[in-house]
Amino acid sequence: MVKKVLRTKKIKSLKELADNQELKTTLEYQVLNKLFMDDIWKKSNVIGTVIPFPHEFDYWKLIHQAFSENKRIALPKTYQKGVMHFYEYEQNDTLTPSSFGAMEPNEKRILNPEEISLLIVPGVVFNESGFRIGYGGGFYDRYLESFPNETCSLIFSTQLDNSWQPENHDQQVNKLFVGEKG
Ligand SMILES: Nc1nc2c(c(=O)[nH]1)N(C=O)[C@@H](CNc1ccc(C(=O)N[C@@H](CCC(=O)O)C(=O)O)cc1)CN2
Ligand SMILES: Nc1ncnc2c1ncn2[C@@H]1O[C@H](COP(=O)(O)OP(=O)(O)OP(=O)(O)O)[C@@H](O)[C@H]1O
Repeated sequence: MVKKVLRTKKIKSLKELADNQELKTTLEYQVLNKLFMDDIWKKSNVIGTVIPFPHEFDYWKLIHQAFSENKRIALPKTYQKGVMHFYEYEQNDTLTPSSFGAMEPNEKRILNPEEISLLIVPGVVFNESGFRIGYGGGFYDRYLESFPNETCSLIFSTQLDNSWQPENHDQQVNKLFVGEKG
């Protein structure tokens, strides 16, 4: 299936899952328990993530856990031409909506890629090798090209699909943590 059709189909599945908050929350804790037990979480002091849209994985749960373990949080701010930089987000900092609607941090303290120990990469569709389809901005494909540290994604099994062919510019994440109905 072509990327655009798959993206639309999987955004619809995510929105349907979000209509069942009880199930969504159960699956999120299933995923987070696996992540928090993993060495890639334990050894990472600076975690790159995003502020979620309602249909996305609730990254707030992870942000709260990170602060409770004295880890630092980096959030992206997007610019023109697919460029994105990460800035430090501290508890209670003000967030500002981008034109795309994603909440973004202030630009007080930039964190360069090498300062981010673990990047939690959002996305809509994933194949089992960790290749991903996002919202079509190409932001993470560009950022991951030269990102030197650990990467992973937190996903629901409904987002998995192996029927598409990754393109040359598509980037893989190192590890997938998948929540699935038991
Ligand atoms: N919560 C959250 N924040 C995030 C992301 C995300 O996936 N989730 N992003 C993950 O990357 C970045 C924002 N991603 C964006 C992706 C596309 C467009 C955009 O302008 N899209 C065009 C359509 C492009 C196309 O279909 O060809 C548009 O909406 O007009 C903007 C931002 C950073 N913040
Ligand atoms: N490394 C790159 N260099 C130049 N252009 C790129 C690169 N990566 C992606 N692009 C371009 O960006 C556009 C969007 O790519 P794609 O559809 O793969 O994004 P996506 O993975 O859905 O989005 P994102 O990475 O923001 O989540 C495409 O036109 C693609 O050619």
